[in-house]
Amino acid sequence: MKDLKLAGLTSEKGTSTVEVNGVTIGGKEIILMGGPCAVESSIQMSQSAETVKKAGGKILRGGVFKPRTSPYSFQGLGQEGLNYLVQAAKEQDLLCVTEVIDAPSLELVVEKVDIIQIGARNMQNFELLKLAGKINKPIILKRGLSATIEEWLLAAEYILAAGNPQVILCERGIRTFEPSTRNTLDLSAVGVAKELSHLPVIVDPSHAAGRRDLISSLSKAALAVGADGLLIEMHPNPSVAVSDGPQSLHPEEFVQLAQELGVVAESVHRVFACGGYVGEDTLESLRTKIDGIDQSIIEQLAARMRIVKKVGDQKRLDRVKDISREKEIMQRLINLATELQLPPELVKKIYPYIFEFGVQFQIKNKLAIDNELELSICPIGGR
Ligand SMILES: O=C(O)C(=O)C[C@]1(C(=O)O)C=C[C@@H](O)C=C1
Repeated sequence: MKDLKLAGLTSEKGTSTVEVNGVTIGGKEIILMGGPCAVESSIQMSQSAETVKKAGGKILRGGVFKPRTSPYSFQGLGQEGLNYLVQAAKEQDLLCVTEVIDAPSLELVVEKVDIIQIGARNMQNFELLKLAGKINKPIILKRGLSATIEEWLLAAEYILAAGNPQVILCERGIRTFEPSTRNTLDLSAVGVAKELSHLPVIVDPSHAAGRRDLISSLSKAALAVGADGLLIEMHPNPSVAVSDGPQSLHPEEFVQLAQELGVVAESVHRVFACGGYVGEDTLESLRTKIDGIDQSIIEQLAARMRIVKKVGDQKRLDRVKDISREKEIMQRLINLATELQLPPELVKKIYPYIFEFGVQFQIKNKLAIDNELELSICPIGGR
């Protein structure tokens, strides 16, 4: 697909993950996010956070700026709601996500929440996308109500092109001729987006269905088609919710669903750590966990190597190896390993290889640059 210069999937880059304060989105683990549509009160958020935690969720959601279809509908509690959201997440050691609708709301929330959401209605608000590209926080980008997959990915490209690599795509249902559900959950979009892009993809079954009775099955289907996470609306008392009550799960339904997700996750070689299911440490589930950890080790090593390359660009060829820096790193990591009850010998064995490959990489890179320079100054067959 044309113009997906940064969002497009290439064989060298492979799929990417978004790491945020200890949570990896797009890795082996399925990430559950839940909470009410709108933040209404401190107690509502505390109860929601408690349920998300109990279900094994990692991220608390709650809208404080609500782009509503009608100007007379509740528009959100703004700053006051933000405090309730952040406080409730903190109480349960969860991360939090909220939607922004314009530059002022982005500025208000950016330092307070862990993830920022750009909603379906703003998916093609290009100025907002560019602003989101300038910040250092992951962005959940929902698919627009009537957006094609190409338009959705190009919207992500705006954020990436402006400098923010941390984009998570979210399929939330599209408008079709079918009136039985609020929108039509386009589950095939998960596979298509993953075929075209390296970005993680999550699913919001709540806005798609608009009805709580379908949320459980749609969530499981989403995992089966490869979603990396779920964003589900849940309210301590949906019958009094100021918005989206009919599609919000009751707390016990949310926990019940979470208990059932582990089996589905495992069937597609993923893991979901809900209180109920992970208790069973089967060989398969333990190996799946190891696979997830191995994947992030290699991803982190690749990221380290990219930085080592940049460091090399700043050094002279005869000063690439820096023994005192290596000793300093080694000592720090030996202390850390001891603290984490990992044999320090492991660090002592592995790190010399990491340094050595880094040094060789830097030297090769410098020599290649010198060669190119020489060729451009004195082209073969030139003078
Ligand atoms: O810090 C540097 O100078 C680097 O080049 C990075 C690095 C490393 O891998 O951490 C690599 C080689 C040096 O010998 C020391 C450290």
